[in-house]
Amino acid sequence: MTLESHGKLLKERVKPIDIQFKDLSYQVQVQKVKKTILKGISGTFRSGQLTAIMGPSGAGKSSLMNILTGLTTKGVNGNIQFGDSPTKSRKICCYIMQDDHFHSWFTVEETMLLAAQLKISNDSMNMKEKKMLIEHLLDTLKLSQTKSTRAGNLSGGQKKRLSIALELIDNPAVLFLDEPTTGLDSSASSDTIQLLQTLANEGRTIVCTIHQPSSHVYSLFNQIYVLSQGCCTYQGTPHNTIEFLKTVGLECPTYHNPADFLLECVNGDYGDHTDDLAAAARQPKWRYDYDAEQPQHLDGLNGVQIVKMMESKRGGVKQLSPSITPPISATKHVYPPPEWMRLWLLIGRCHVQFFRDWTVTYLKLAVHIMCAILIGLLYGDSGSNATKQIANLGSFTIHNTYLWYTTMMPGLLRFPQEISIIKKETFNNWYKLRTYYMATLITSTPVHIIFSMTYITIAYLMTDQPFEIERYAKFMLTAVVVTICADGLGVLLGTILNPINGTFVGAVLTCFMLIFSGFLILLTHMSSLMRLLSYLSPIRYALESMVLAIYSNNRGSIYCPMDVVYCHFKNASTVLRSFGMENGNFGMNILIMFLQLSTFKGLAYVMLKRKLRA
Ligand SMILES: Nc1ncnc2c1ncn2[C@@H]1O[C@H](COP(=O)(O)OP(=O)(O)OP(=O)(O)O)[C@@H](O)[C@H]1O
Repeated sequence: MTLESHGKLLKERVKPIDIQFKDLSYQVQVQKVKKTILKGISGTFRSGQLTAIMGPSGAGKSSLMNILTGLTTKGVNGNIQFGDSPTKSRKICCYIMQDDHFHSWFTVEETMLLAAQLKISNDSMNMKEKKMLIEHLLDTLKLSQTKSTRAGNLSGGQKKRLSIALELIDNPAVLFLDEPTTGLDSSASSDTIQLLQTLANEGRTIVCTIHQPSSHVYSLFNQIYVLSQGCCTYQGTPHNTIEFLKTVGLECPTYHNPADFLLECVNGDYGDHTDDLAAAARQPKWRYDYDAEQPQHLDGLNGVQIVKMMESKRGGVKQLSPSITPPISATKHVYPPPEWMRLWLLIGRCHVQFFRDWTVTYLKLAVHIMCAILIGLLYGDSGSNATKQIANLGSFTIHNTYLWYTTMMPGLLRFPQEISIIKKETFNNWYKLRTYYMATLITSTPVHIIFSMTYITIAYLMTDQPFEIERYAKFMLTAVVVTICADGLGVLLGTILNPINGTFVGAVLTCFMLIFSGFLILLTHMSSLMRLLSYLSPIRYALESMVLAIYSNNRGSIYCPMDVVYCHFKNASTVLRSFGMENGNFGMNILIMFLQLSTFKGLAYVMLKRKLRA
């Protein structure tokens, strides 16, 4: 089957969905005062049409879009209907946000392929068909030349087209775009709107917000919906704009861009005409272009009659440009893959990302090795020399603090960096948040294990700790658990605070955890209240676990050099007693750290979910 025939088949598959909203109002709470953003507006965005939402800055364009897509639900009143049935908008809409967010480590082709895998099950379409579909979309959206370019290196216009291509993969019936031309030059803007027009011609409902379009771009839209001061001040075709404004006494100067003049009028540059414009905009006749004879036919007809007549005249959707519809069989239903398959795909994506970003892999590993060697050289034989046992405990504290800090800080930045991508992808039903979160947990945990094991093995050997497999294993387990716990806290702080505040709070918390660890001030020297606080510090449990791993379980006497008269810490039990850890329980400490890390990771998920809803 050729691309063209595939395209033709699928064209019929786009289910036409009109969006109707009635008496839509939206209020927000601003310092205990309710502010009305949208004041009972009504309108219809038809399938097969490209609609522009225009208006002055702060008029409520993005608010309207967020409400229609289902992104905003709080404070909204009124009726919204998608097609014949009151379907939940989120399920059928695609929302292309103003900024284009991609994983910059992937090429355009890889990004498209992964999106296709995440959106379409293998039963609906095999790999060959998916590749064909991608080829077709890239070709039509003029992205074929950039197939091997990393998404982060694309130009603004190419990024926008990639965003559109990604959402076209599963052929959505309704597409919302927030300011798709912002940041583009006039030619790229015109190309983008032309592309949207072609998509609309295939039966989709396409709605976008736009600021100051050129007269050419303005004429490419089928419908214009103007908002000012929360009211609809025009709903009609671009062609009718001048005529419409005339009815309220606003004469557009010759050679003036009608879009500019319309915006100047609603901006109040020629006086406040908001009420007159809102009243005139209710007439349905502006929504249809009619020829010179028709006004006489329209005389004496009411709104409903005009709408019916024009509807019958409108007939089918015109096909102006070549089909953009993906080349997949219309006879097949396209289903999303099961969530476990998406999990698998996301794990793959996280892995590739991890290995391509050398700063989080090779650089971090090299730094871990260098620091372990440096600390090993600094503490020397502290593990086997009875005169250096205080220093030995100091080295354990350093290990914990080092692993804690170097893991918590990157964890803190992980989600803030990715939140826009997650928001876009979860909103457009690429996967569920819990699937993504699980994938990050599954991929990050082995990395933490490998990094902490590398660091601790070098440090363990260089500081001459007991050469016993059980002690080494317990020491290592502690290091691994404290590292994963640090990642949990970092991720949690990253979901609550912005990176600057998170870094500050994270550093302060680490300082206190260190103070309460039981080395800088002994646990036995703390007041009972302070000792209670120490139970909150994961570093306290980690230090105690490391001390128990090395000194408990009947460790023999520690070597005391011949030239030293008295070695206080010759017996391991003396070390345990002196630091108030003789009653410590290794298993319990590990369990508590597990509980702490589970709490951090669980709370981080809840906070992330809340953040995405906000
Ligand atoms: N959650 C909110 N809390 C307080 N005010 C809000 C909230 N959401 C929107 N607003 C206010 O509502 C008004 C409309 O905002 P909106 O972002 O919809 O405008 P806009 O027309 O898209 O503007 P622009 O073209 O500048 O993007 C603005 O005055 C904005 O400050």
